[in-house]
Amino acid sequence: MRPTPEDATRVTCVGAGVIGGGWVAHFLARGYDVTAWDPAPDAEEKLRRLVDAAWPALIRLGLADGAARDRLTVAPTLEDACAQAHFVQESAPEKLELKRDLLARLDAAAPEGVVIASSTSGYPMTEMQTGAENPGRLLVGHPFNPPYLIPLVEVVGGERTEADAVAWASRFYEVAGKSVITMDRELPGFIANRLQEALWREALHMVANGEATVEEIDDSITEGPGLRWAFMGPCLTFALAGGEGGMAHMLDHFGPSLKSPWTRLEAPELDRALYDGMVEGCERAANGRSIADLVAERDQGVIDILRATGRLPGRREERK
Ligand SMILES: NC(=O)C1=CN([C@@H]2O[C@H](COP(=O)(O)OP(=O)(O)OC[C@H]3O[C@@H](n4cnc5c(N)ncnc54)[C@H](O)[C@@H]3O)[C@@H](O)[C@H]2O)C=CC1
Ligand SMILES: C[N+](C)(C)CC(=O)CC(=O)[O-]
Repeated sequence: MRPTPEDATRVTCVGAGVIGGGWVAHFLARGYDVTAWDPAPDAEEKLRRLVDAAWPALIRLGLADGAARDRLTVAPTLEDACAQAHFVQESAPEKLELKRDLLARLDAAAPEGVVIASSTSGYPMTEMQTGAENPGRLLVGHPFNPPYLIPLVEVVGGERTEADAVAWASRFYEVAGKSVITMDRELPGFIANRLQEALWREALHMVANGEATVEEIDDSITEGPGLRWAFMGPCLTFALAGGEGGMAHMLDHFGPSLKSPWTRLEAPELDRALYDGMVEGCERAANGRSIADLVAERDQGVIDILRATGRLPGRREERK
């Protein structure tokens, strides 16, 4: 049976890569018992390495009472992983058929009524819930990397998802310390990834055409708009571009620029040259720092920003 969001204490994470592992670290830090399952032979070793790497940042953020890494169990089968779950988070590879089959298996394995969320970056749940016996409890809970530090989760159901399941998941994520946007309709890419993708496509066009380097693109955000976006979104930020006249003056003043050819939203062809250009550009930008170095740097940066802007994730609410 589905517990109340406040009473849920046992989370199952299926798929334990970058995002599944990040979810595991988040739920452990918020004081949950976590069971993970992943079919890869080296999955447990990699998962524990990810959690260990994240833990110092989570300590700096503040752990919930009772939070401990030894509350993680890695189950031998998907069925074992789901047997006692109060909530299931699926984070398997972004392949539609795989997600469909996996969600149907999770639905067959999880206790009656328990909500099952997919971390998908963009598939609508309507397209993923087709094989499940009980599609009403399947929904999207889209996180941001790393889920143990970035607060946002976008929650949205599919055509056959029950409204109660969406409400349950939104409340559950809030209790678990996340910041939730509950969408009332499906949109490929949800909200944030549609925005990110627009920027990303333009960045790829600029690299493909030799118009800007990877380093210039990254600096243009971190030394520019990215500083504002950490605490004020693009709409309010641009309202300030209108001075005392706010958004109305901004639109009067800069509205005509919308007709200028500033963006090319169709994605560029990801051919070998662009692929290699992006990989080599990122290696240059890393300037000798390993992926582990960059993860540690990113984690510290996110914590500093959350602290500086008064938005440390809330500690888990007391259970009744
Ligand atoms: N990487 C990112 O920045 C983000 C990814 N996502 C979404 O999260 C999901 C997972 O992506 P990543 O963690 O990046 O991928 P990943 O490749 O790092 O991890 C995927 C994991 O799933 C496991 N796996 C393979 N087949 C499986 C199966 N049949 N059942 C269960 N697990 C299986 C793999 O062994 C691997 O450990 C995707 O849906 C992706 O779109 C969402 C937000 C951000
Ligand atoms: C790259 N990505 C599309 C998988 C990213 C996301 O889905 C969200 C994020 O972490 O930015």
